[in-house]
Amino acid sequence: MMKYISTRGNAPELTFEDVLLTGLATDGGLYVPKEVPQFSLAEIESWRDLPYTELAHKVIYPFVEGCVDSDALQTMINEVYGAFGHKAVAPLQQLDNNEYVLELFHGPTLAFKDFALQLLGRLLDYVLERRNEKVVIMGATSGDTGSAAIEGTKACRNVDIFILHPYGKVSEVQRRQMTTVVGDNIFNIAIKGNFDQAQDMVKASFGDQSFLRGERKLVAVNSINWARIMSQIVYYFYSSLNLGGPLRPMAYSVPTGNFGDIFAGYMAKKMGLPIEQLIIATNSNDVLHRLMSQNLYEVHPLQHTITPSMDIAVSSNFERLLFDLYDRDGAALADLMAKMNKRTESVEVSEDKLGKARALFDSFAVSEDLTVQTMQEVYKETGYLLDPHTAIGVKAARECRRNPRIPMITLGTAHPVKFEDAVLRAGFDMPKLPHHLSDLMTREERLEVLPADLATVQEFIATNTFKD
Ligand SMILES: Cc1ncc(COP(=O)(O)O)c(C=O)c1O
Ligand SMILES: N[C@@H](CCOP(=O)(O)O)C(=O)O
Repeated sequence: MMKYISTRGNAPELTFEDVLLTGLATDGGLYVPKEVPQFSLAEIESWRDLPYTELAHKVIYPFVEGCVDSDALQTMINEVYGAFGHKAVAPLQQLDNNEYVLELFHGPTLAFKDFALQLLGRLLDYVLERRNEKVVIMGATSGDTGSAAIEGTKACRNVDIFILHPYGKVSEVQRRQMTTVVGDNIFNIAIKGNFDQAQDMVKASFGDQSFLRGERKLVAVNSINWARIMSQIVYYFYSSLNLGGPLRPMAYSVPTGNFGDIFAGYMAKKMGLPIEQLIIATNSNDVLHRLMSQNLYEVHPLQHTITPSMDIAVSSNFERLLFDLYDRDGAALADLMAKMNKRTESVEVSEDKLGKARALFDSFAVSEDLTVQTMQEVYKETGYLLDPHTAIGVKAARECRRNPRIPMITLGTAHPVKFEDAVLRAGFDMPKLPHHLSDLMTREERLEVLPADLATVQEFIATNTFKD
């Protein structure tokens, strides 16, 4: 059975089931698999003709084995991805010779988050029914995680879900996708602050859950929850196999905020998939690009951009990569994270450790003007409208590509219909919302606006959790 350990080395080892029901480890770290499942090239190659659903089972099962029955997992996967709006689930769109976009926006909320959060909802139901437990989900969103989490768990009988988003700083479609979902167990909190403050409140609440009076546990839907990363690994395998992998390597460019999606690519490589290059593509909230290029970790004030989902200054999952760069030395990492989490001074990572990251990762930061220009450029070349986050990925791919003979795949993380400001600024008409969302703009909204104050937010959660 797979065991999970904390990146800071001072928390109990857990099974998948407990990791699913946990946010942060008790030492403040993030859980990662103790041993990474390995697949040989021959085994990966034998999966070449599998549909997405069967491939997903091959990749995910080793992470859940012993906790989730194999047939039950396949049933959940079939239900989740069978309901996506494209039969291929994650189709590739070709832009140029050896240049592709992997469309990850055919799920119900039109962003890549559906891949993991639809499955996470099913897994929670499965585990909570068996344990006869109720939990409280608390999550922070810069726009996409929130709606995908609500959509993925709205039918779960044993959860109340509280999603914090930064007031006025997500797009209208994103906000409405969260605030118009009807359900007594769904609560949207717009905090008067930014995403980092929301994420900090979520992490602080995981650290001290006494506001829930010991009666309920908190569960995470952000990518601090390993179940998120696990499901996102699958599409790296799927896209590679569709383009001749694993017999030829691939390169990926990943629009990055919390470093979850690109960490999933790094995991795919560790599991045996030949990946030659991973590109960290950021907007002007570019802490990771500055770290990679200048070896200086310095948190700057958060900027509000036309790519709101990537408006993140403190990138949670980078800790999982640092854990590997520090040879899985939890104590060393705990020291480093203590410095980084102060956020008031710059921190240097040892050149030797960063050198290991630079062998695989490149990075590029894309301004708003360049984002818009890339949307225009790609449309002119191909007639294909990119969402602005994906445009950041495409621009970074074009700037950082190491070898044009290797297919370069940019993760298409969202549908452009979610981002009116960017689409209009680039001079395009807004695409139509898909049928299931066609009345989104007239549905009734429900949300609570609160100050960015931990005690107030926790009081709101406790009151609404125990109201009956
Ligand atoms: C559309 C979109 N693109 C990119 C990202 C960045 O992904 P990650 O936070 O996993 O780096 C997000 C949010 O996380 C997103 O919603
Ligand atoms: N971009 C995300 C922010 C949260 O990131 P997560 O992947 O850790 O959930 C969003 O759109 O909410």
